[in-house]
Amino acid sequence: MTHDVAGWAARAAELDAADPLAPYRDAFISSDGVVAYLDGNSLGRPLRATRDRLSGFVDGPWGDRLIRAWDEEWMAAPTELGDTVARVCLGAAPGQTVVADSTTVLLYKLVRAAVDAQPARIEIVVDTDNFPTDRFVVEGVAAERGLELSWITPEPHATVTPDQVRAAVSDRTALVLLSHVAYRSGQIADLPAITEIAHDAGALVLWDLCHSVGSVELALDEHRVDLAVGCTYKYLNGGPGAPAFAYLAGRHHDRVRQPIQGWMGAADVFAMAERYQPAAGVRQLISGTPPIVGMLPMRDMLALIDEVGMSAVRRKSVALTAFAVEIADALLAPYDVRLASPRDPSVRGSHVTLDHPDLRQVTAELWERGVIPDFRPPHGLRIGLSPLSTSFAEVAAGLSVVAELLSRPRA
Ligand SMILES: Cc1ncc(COP(=O)(O)O)c(C=O)c1O
Ligand SMILES: Nc1c(O)cccc1C(=O)C[C@H](N)C(=O)O
Repeated sequence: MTHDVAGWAARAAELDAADPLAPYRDAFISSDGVVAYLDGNSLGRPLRATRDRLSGFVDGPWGDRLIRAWDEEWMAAPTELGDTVARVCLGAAPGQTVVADSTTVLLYKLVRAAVDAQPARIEIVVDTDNFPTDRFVVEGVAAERGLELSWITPEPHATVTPDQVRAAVSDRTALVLLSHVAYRSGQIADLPAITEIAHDAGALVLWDLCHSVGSVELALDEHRVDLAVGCTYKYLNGGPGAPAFAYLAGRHHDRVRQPIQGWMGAADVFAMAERYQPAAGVRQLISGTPPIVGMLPMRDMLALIDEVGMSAVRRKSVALTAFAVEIADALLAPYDVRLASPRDPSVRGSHVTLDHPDLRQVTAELWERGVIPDFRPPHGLRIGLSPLSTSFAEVAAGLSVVAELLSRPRA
């Protein structure tokens, strides 16, 4: 089979030339020997500005201001940065978002807070294809609080539907926990409809936004989302282990109590009080000393997204995933590779998953060739397309190598 590699490269060059966001790619640090970075949905590239921000932090607030910087800026950082994430990416008013801890820890705090607020309700609804940490956290909370788990099983290569949620929820349900963009298929769940269905049953909803934030537009306040979490090292380019964010709708602030009571989330931090009194508002979600250094890189990406606007980011994301699907249809379908993501761009996030039994082995070879997607069992090659840092040329180059590797006789 001949692969029209030159033809796809030429199309990609045209698309890059016409892309209004193309100049922003230079804002990111390039990596030697990387032909195509297709894993921004696991770890976003660093921005050049982050280099200066990190070294400036050592000489500035840390080295120069020392402990005084806690009063001057660091105490406020979790909620100030949370408000920025909320404004730029979440469609949420200030005062409802904090940056702290990992996604897993924030998930735990919010799941516990939500179920403890409704002691008469004895069940958490969750789906079998959710990310492991989400399933593991609710498994743990259910054991800890004597709750039941009600599992929804999505169709293969799809996410949970409103009808499935309608069938699952009842007056027993305390909480529905779902991912907005599914980590395998990249399918976008119908957040407005599902949130409303859960509310009609009197349940709260917690959305995991790890694969949405910074790539898909969100309107948490408008859709009356109760709780949400998300990581910042994917499309917010916060770096490995960057702290996550949690959103807790203002109407719930006086109703919930999170379980990890620490001094930094207390009403008066330096009162050194005998008993814990939670801080007012969303600050109550904080437990220990916030990871200030880890909050630095995401500030550069948030500034960039703020400049470009989430709707332009989403337009580029759709164009990139559509191009990947087009190339996969032309170059990879002949090898029986099937698309395991939606064809309809309106329900597709910023990654495209391709399914074939040989793709685990192919992924290892791709990495050796400088083409870097990731692989999720059983056979999913995930092509993550980070809108501001990925070029159409990278998509064409990367998928051309996949086609070349699949075309070789396999042992
Ligand atoms: C949907 C989802 N939830 C949670 C996580 C991760 O949680 P943590 O940031 O605690 O590692 C990921 C990715 O790692 C994810 O894709
Ligand atoms: N968080 C990750 C990590 O610490 C190491 C490697 C990968 C990751 C990821 O982000 C995985 C990703 N959330 C996924 O969707 O599979």
